[in-house]
Amino acid sequence: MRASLLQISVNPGETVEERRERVAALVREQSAADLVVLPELWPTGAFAYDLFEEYAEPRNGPTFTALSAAAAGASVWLHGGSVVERLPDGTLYNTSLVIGPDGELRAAYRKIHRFGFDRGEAAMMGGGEAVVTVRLPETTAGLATCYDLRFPEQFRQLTDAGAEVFVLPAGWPARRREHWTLLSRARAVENQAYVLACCTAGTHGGVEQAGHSQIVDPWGEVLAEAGEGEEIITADLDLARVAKTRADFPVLRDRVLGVPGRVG
Ligand SMILES: NC(=O)CCC(=O)C(=O)O
Repeated sequence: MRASLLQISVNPGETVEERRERVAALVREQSAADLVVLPELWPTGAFAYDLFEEYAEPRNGPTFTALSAAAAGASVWLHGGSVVERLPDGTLYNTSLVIGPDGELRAAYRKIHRFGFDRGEAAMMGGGEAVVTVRLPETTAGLATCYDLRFPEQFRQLTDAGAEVFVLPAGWPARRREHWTLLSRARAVENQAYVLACCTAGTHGGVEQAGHSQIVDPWGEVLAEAGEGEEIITADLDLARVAKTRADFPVLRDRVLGVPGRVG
């Protein structure tokens, strides 16, 4: 499975409408990929809180419409990063949309762990309540978003639900870049799974972004890593390596805590 991560630059000099059009055109060019991944909240920027209300949309809103046509045009699976989703009652969520090569919505995931310590996203948005996996043609992907990366129990639940690949859109600040790259590798190693970690570049809401999107294999090796600017990284995932790594070095089999019939 060929995965391409689009590390989109999100800056205030470009309007949301312009960026939407530009990103949809970029997705259309990725027909050589099987799976294309976008970052967290790329239409507005994850830290541009002042834009959240104005650009909140329903699941079938303008971002989905543009991405659905682009995915179908390129005939690729598309993890559309995330959008600010607004429910009819006004509640906002940070919601990831996964679209099939036919342009249909195949999965939606509402970010469970909201960032901001009672401010920003944590104050403005509701939190998701369900872990979500999605069946891709050759594998099962587990969905998580940015700050979720700091909560290993979510990734373990996704592993238990069959995930072999974690897809992780993010808007992670440059200030904590080492945490971003380290934790992405840690989640790969501890779950013996691929990690597709796709961050934004640029500066929005006054927060410089980390970039350094990565594709990490189940042994923790980095197959591709972006720099700091807008960039596309691609790698071919050998999905048989997940089962092989888990069989050759069967750490998951030795779990004790949280396993029915064992301690904890
Ligand atoms: N958008 C986010 O979730 C940011 C997370 C972050 O800055 C951190 O975990 O550090």
